[in-house]
Amino acid sequence: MAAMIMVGYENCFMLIFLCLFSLLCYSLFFKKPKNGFDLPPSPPFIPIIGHFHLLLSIPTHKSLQKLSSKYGPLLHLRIFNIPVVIVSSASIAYEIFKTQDLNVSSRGPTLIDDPIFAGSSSFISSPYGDHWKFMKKLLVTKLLGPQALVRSRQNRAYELERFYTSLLDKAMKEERVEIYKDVMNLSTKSICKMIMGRSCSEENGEKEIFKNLASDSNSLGDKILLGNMSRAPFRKLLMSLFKKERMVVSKRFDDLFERILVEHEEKQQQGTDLMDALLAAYRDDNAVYKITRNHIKTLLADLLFAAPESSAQATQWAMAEIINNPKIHKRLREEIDSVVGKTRLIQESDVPNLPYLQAVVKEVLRLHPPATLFGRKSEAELRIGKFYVPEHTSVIVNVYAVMRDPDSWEDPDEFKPQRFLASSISSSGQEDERREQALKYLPFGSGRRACPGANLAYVFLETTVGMMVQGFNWRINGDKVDTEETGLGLALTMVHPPKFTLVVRTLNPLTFNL
Ligand code: HEM
Repeated sequence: MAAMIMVGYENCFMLIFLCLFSLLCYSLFFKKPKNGFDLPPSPPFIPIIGHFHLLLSIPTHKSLQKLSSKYGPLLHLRIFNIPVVIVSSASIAYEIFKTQDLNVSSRGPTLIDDPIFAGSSSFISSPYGDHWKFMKKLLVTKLLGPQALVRSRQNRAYELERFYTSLLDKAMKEERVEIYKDVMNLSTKSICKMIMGRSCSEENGEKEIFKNLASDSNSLGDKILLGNMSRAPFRKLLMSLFKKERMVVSKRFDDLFERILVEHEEKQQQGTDLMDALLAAYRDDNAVYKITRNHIKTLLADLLFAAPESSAQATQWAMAEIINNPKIHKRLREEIDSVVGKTRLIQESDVPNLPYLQAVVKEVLRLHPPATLFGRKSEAELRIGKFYVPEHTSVIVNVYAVMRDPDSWEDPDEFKPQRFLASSISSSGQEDERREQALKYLPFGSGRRACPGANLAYVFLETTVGMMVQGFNWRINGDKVDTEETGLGLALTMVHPPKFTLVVRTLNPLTFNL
């Protein structure tokens, strides 16, 4: 027992010594003012791991929000050896994206970059440069720009109708509905069809392959994140421990996408979808920018694994808020009934005439942003107010905190769609004022690297939520949906995803628009 106490004291002295030593190093090396500018404030840290422990407190976005309310909206942290700056207010986000967007237009090596696993050729993590510009142009013209979205409307309408039919079926059989799972399936099928003209989910057992790969790569992503955040010798060790797993998951990705590519190549007839354009660019020896097969595969992985997840989470949050707020539910349903009627299913061309539905979706993304944090890298030193951020620092925007910033939003924690109705938004004001207003709403990020899928996400959410409200009454056990949040890292998820039973609203099924 005495020996144990002795060891305890020794450890204690050692810890105190390390803390004081680290504090000294910190004030000597990191806290030095530069040309009158200081580094942003930093909370106390632990030797070696720095502020890593602060990120482990779940949900991450909330613990960072709490820190920023104590230390300020611009924080400087050190995660092991990686310097990170956290932005938590609308005014700081405005300062960065208004004048310094180009300097934060790369993500740099993201924390889950791994040459074996995702490869360094992923579009999302590629630096701002020729590769990114070439792929972005293809993405906009072939998949996500306004004209491309009009061309692919029929595909989405077809999948929405099939989804409606499957919900009808579940209602008849009194089967429970888990919105997240069902909508994940719907959005994967829709995006697949838009990219390559067919649904990935149903053919060749791909539905299961996609599901398993998504969950395996999520858990591997966490391990790679841990490895990349560690100091050099530990990083090497951790990465070699996961090497086999990284190679196995990477091979499964490669096999899946190679099969999809070969199948598309064998189709013979040249189409106009994104996949055709990517394969044509790959085969073109005189292309302005030469892409590899691996570039195509990692882009497919970016689109097929990240996008459906965000849309499914957002739909689940939307239905939870609608069910928990009967007055909002009633107003939404009245709007849909009066514009669309009770006989045919809602379609994308109805959305411009449904301002309240649009406001509900916007408010869901404000209060429950599916991506709570997004990351960039400073390519040059940034000056923000009286602070400076050194070159090559990770800049993480806490979207969740920015969109609940009480200095920018009235009643920030309340679900109030009416704040997004035209009557509540001031249309007067200078250009600067309007940009400042836009930069407090960041569910899709901002600037050059903002989400190119925002328009698709809006129509997808508006029609899916619209159909669910138009077609069914949603019942749960208990009075309210439990909206307790969780999330490690980027994603905002529910601790208790609700299970609903459905009652069909109309006597006859709604007719289709095709
Ligand atoms: C509710 C749904 C969605 C949300 C909340 C969301 C959110 C985001 C956010 C916050 C970013 C980072 C932006 C930044 O750094 O400024 C992003 C990037 C991206 N998103 Fe989305 N997204 C959604 C749906 C989609 C869809 C449907 C697609 C495409 C099918 C898509 C494709 C992408 C791509 C390719 C990037 C990387 C852009 C780049 O690095 O240049 N997202 N998204």
